[in-house]
Amino acid sequence: MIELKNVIFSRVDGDIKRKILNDISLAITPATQLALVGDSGSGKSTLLNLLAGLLQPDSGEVIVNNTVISDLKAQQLAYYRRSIGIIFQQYQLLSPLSVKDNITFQARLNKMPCGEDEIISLAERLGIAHKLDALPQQLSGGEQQRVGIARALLNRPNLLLADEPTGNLDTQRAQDVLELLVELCDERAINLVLVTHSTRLASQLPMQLTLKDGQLHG
Ligand SMILES: Nc1ncnc2c1ncn2[C@@H]1O[C@H](COP(=O)(O)OP(=O)(O)OP(=O)(O)O)[C@@H](O)[C@H]1O
Repeated sequence: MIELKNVIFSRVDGDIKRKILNDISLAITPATQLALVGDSGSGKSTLLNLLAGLLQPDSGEVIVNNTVISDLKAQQLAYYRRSIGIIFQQYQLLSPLSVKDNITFQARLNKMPCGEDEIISLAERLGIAHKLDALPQQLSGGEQQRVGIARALLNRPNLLLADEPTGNLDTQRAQDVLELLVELCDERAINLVLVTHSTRLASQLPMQLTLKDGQLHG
């Protein structure tokens, strides 16, 4: 369960303090998949970063699976972030490591058991099994994005935050990656919060919310 209670978040712009998120409350039930849309600058990434514990609200609470993450100290936040899945538009793969080592990186950090069978079966689902020994720079954009998805999923998160995860891909590849992401989260009962500019992609998730003028609209 993800909850935002009266969250206010401001940025200082010159002399002006501007409320990016203005008293937002929201509850997302477990395993729900939510698409967050809105104009550029409307605060989508800000909201995602609050859920990732990368930003703290001015006031209000951000609660993820009964933990008030907006109250956590830096060290606790670091552990929290390791427990969830985060996928960004930039793939953020480690270039000296093979695809396989990239995929297992976060799970190993968390001492999460991940057997060879599980790695291979996930890589096969994502169409990157033949690239496990390659380096990230030897992969296409779509393949690198799927490595990022595999890395996040192997860590068995119950929350996956995805910020424009298909933003670098062409329309067909974006569609393919999104379908796969939705399917894999569905099978694993993962809460997915996906930020996208594309209302077309957003419409493929069961729940959509739009950020406008600091408020969420259904
Ligand atoms: N580090 C920062 N310092 C100051 N202002 C910032 C910073 N990051 C973002 N902003 C401002 O906060 C507002 C919300 O930004 P945010 O990145 O959340 O929007 P977004 O909806 O994700 O935009 P986009 O769709 O263009 O990625 C914007 O007006 C942006 O200029």
